[in-house]
Amino acid sequence: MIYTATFNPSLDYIVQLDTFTAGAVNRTKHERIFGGGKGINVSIVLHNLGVDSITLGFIAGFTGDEIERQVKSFGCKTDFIHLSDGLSRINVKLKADVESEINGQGPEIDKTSLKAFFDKLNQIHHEDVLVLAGSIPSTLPSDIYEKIMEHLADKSIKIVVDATCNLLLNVLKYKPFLIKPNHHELGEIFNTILTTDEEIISCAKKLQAKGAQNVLVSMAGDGAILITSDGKIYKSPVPKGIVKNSVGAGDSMVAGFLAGLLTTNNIEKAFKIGVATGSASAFSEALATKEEVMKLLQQL
Ligand SMILES: Nc1ncnc2c1ncn2[C@@H]1O[C@H](COP(=O)(O)OP(=O)(O)OP(=O)(O)O)[C@@H](O)[C@H]1O
Ligand SMILES: O=P(O)(O)OC[C@@]1(O)O[C@H](CO)[C@@H](O)[C@@H]1O
Repeated sequence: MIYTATFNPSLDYIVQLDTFTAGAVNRTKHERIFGGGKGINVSIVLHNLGVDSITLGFIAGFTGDEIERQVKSFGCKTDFIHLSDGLSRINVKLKADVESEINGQGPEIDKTSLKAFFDKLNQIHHEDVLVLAGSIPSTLPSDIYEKIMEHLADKSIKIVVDATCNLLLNVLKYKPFLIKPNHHELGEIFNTILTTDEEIISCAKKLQAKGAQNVLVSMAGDGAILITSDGKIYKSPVPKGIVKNSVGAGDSMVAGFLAGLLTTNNIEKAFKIGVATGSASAFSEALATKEEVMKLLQQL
């Protein structure tokens, strides 16, 4: 079974404007609202690709109820912890001449709820996959992903981590099966801006030296690079298409990669399915469907 964990789910309020002027009243051209958060997006896309998963995490208030309703309406299995206080966040994604995002803090996670989450982790067994994805509310310590991996260290579970900075760096010693930074996040870790493939590969290898098994670096419209645990390097461009909504493209890539690995047992094919799935989400208003992925895969 694949489990995804989203510590900080969100309602993504995606608004389109012709232009955005700070300090003025702006009117939208189009708006939509999707239940999201990185792990949840991974679960929705896995479901679209015909792979079952269980969505773990914390939700709160009416926003949390709506997130859960939407996730279930896709047919995903959820096992969220309902916090008694606060509200799951609403993340604003502004699409005008440039794209801007305002991501919220999220509700406070109390000690009892955190303990309940760790209890749920005990259902994860040998050969299962756990995806830890996204930010954590600021009230939690930044070693929480590390604590989870420590808790699961004696079971051979494949753990995928899609997180930034310390949240990611802290887990490397537990040898995650896959990490998926984008090239900006990878650069941030090393206090630099990465411009060439050589620079990206060199930084990705440094994260491998710290423990990551496979490193998948996404580069938005420039495609992706995968460095595998046996030292192979794959690069892929993206298929052609028109970008409609790139929110969740990275999560879709993770879902495509995992679904691909499960169905083909071939890491190069899984990589291509990951790229096609990321692009299929970027080229659609909502998250990728299997049909969209299969069509784009033919181009790679
Ligand atoms: N503009 C684009 N054109 C084509 N494909 C894209 C585009 N943007 C993203 N993708 C696809 O999605 C993958 C992941 O994108 P990206 O690098 O933006 O991830 P990310 O930063 O983790 O995204 P997010 O946080 O929004 O989920 C890319 O490798 C590519 O396959
Ligand atoms: O604030 P985080 O947890 O880093 O990212 C949250 C988020 O931007 O990630 C998803 C896209 O990847 C969105 O559904 C969601 O709003």
